[in-house]
Amino acid sequence: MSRGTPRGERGRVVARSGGRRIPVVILAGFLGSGKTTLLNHLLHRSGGSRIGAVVNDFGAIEIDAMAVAGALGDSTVSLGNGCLCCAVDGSELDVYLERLARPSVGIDVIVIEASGLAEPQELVRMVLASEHPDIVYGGLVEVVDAAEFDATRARHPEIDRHLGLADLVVVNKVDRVTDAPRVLTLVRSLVDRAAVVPATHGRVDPEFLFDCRPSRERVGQLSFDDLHHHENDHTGHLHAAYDSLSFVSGRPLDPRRLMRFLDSRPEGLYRIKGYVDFGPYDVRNRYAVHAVGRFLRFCPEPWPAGEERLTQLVLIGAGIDAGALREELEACGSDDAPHADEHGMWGVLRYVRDPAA
Ligand SMILES: Nc1nc2c(ncn2[C@@H]2O[C@H](COP(=O)(O)OP(=O)(O)OP(=O)(O)O)[C@@H](O)[C@H]2O)c(=O)[nH]1
Repeated sequence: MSRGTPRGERGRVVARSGGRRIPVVILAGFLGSGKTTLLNHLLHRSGGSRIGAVVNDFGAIEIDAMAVAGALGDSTVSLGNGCLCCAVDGSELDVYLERLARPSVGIDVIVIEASGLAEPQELVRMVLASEHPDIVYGGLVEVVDAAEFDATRARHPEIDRHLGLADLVVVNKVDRVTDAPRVLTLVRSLVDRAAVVPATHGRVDPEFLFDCRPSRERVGQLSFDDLHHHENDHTGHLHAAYDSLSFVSGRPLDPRRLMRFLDSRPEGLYRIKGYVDFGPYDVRNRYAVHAVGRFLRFCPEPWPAGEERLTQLVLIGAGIDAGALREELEACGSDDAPHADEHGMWGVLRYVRDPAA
């Protein structure tokens, strides 16, 4: 999946006692591409979700939104030296993450805004190396300036490598170009299955980066209704450009078939989330699935007592053929074999950081 990150290392079991692990999303991009603008947009548009941010410079962050997103002081860590890459090692990052991940802070997602000159691969490595038990790497978002893209590539050829590592690429400032389709096609040719979304002023759907809390809070886990209802809910106008499909099936899925489906998922399918029932392959757990672009993570969690065993997925994308995707998912249903072959889950478990946890 990634040249820089071992495939199997990209997900961890999302289970701390009594709650989920907090995803850590890395927001990278060259100087002035619009990272801070995008972060501010997230802070304003994340509904009930609380965002903790690791930023380089307080100055440009809209403190009001930050205060809404989380208690200021606890939820924000400014790096004095201005570059996270200069943090001595992963343990230093752990100090910041530890502060943000304290249960009392109530953070749902941590966004690390890299300095414009940071090496994203290094940041990804640092998050993956973190020993913190309550966090999980949540993917790399690369912001590019559509208007400066050719010039940036000429000055910084390494941008091609950065794009190759990204899980989601936001092609920002499309308002400043007349040839957005050309830039988008070029960017798509440089990514490795990342979702590529055009944006103005960083206005992307926060759901592409993390699971937002529904606006109406619930006690306990999100239900499927919450997941799907939310798609059409408070971020409505952003969804106008996207198609979504919900898939519900009482027939367990075959893990090998599902992995084949996921490995060949179409470019425009930006987001997949929900739960999968693998039937006899794991009778105790359902598998929460979370995919953004090419980023994929499975998190096994015990079936709640009395819960009907269903696979429930929401797929969101642009220009996707919902009917064809539904048929493909239906074809992932397992044959009625009473026993699972013992290696069947290997493909799935590569996307679970620590299957034993
Ligand atoms: N026209 C236009 N301007 C934008 C857009 N997005 C951001 N900007 C402007 O671009 C400038 C840089 O945006 P920032 O969000 O500060 O970029 P950054 O990547 O955080 O910058 P560094 O922290 O310096 O790397 C600001 O003046 C923004 O207002 C956009 O979509 N269109």
